[in-house]
Amino acid sequence: MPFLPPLDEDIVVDEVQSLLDENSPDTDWKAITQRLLAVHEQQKRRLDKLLRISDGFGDLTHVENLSLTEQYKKQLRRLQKIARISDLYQRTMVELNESLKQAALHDPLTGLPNRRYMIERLREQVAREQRGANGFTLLMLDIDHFKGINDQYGHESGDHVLMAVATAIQQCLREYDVCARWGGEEFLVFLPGKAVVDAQVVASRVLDQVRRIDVGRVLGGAEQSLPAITLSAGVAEYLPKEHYEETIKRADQALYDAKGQGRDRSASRAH
Ligand SMILES: Nc1nc2c(ncn2[C@@H]2O[C@H](COP(=O)(O)OP(=O)(O)OP(=O)(O)O)[C@@H](O)[C@H]2O)c(=O)[nH]1
Repeated sequence: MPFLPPLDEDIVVDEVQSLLDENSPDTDWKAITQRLLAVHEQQKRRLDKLLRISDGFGDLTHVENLSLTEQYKKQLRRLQKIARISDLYQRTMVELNESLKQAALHDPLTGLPNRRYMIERLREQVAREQRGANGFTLLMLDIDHFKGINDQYGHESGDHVLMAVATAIQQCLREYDVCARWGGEEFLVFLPGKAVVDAQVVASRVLDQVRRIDVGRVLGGAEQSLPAITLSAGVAEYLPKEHYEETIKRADQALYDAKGQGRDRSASRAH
C-alpha cells in the first residue's frame, strides 16, 4: 500500500459540514468526497492496527474481500468482543485478588482471621490509641490438653474440635470484636474499648460456651462418655503508650497462670 500522509480529520469534517450549509459557495464536491473516503480508510487502518495488537490470533486477511462498510462493521464487532473479554478478564483479576487477600489473612481450617491479620489490626489500633481511642483488651485462649484429643481420636478429629471451638468463641463476641487463630490450638481475641472486668465476663461466657460443645457429635458420635472440651484464658488490658507485643505478652503470662491454677478458667495480668 502506498504511503499516505495522515489527514487532519477535523478539517475534513468541517469541509463536509460546509457542504450542508445552504449559503455555502460552490464547492468542489469531488475533492471533498475523496478526502472523506481517505479519512475513512485512515480510520480503518487504525482500527486494523488496534485489532492486530489486541487480538493477535485474529485473521484479518480475508476481510480484504469485503466491502468497506462490511469490513468496518466486522472490525467493530471484533473490537466489541475484545472489550467484553478484557472486561471479564479484569473482573476475574479483581476477584482473584480478593480471594488471595482473603487467603493471606485467614486461617483455612477455621476461617478465622489469622495471626498476620491480627497483628495488622493491633498496629492500627495502637495508632488510634495514640490519637486518644478508648483502649482495648486481649484474651489469649488455649484449648486444654489438646494433644490428648489428637493422640486419642486422631488429628482429623482434633481439626473438628478446633473448628467447633472457633465457632463457639465467635458466638460470644460482638461484631466489632475480633478473634484470630493465633497458633495451633491458641486463639487471640481483641476487644476494643473493654475494661478488664468486662473482658473477664466475655472470657467466662466463652469458657461456658466451649464447655457446652457436643463432643460426641464433633468427634463423629463414636464415643459415649467423652470429657468436655475446655479452654484456659489469659486477660490483659492495653496500657497507654506500650507496644502491642507487651499486651500480648501479659495475656500469654495470664494464660500460663490460668493453666497453672488448674485450667478451664481465666486469669488476668494488670502489669
Ligand atoms: N489437629 C490439629 N492439631 C494441632 C493443630 N495445630 C497444633 N496442633 C496440636 O496441638 C497440640 C498442642 O499440644 P500442647 O502444646 O502440648 O498443649 P496441650 O496438650 O493443649 O496442653 P495444655 O495447653 O498444657 O493444656 C499438639 O499436639 C499439636 O500437634 C492443628 O491444626 N490441627
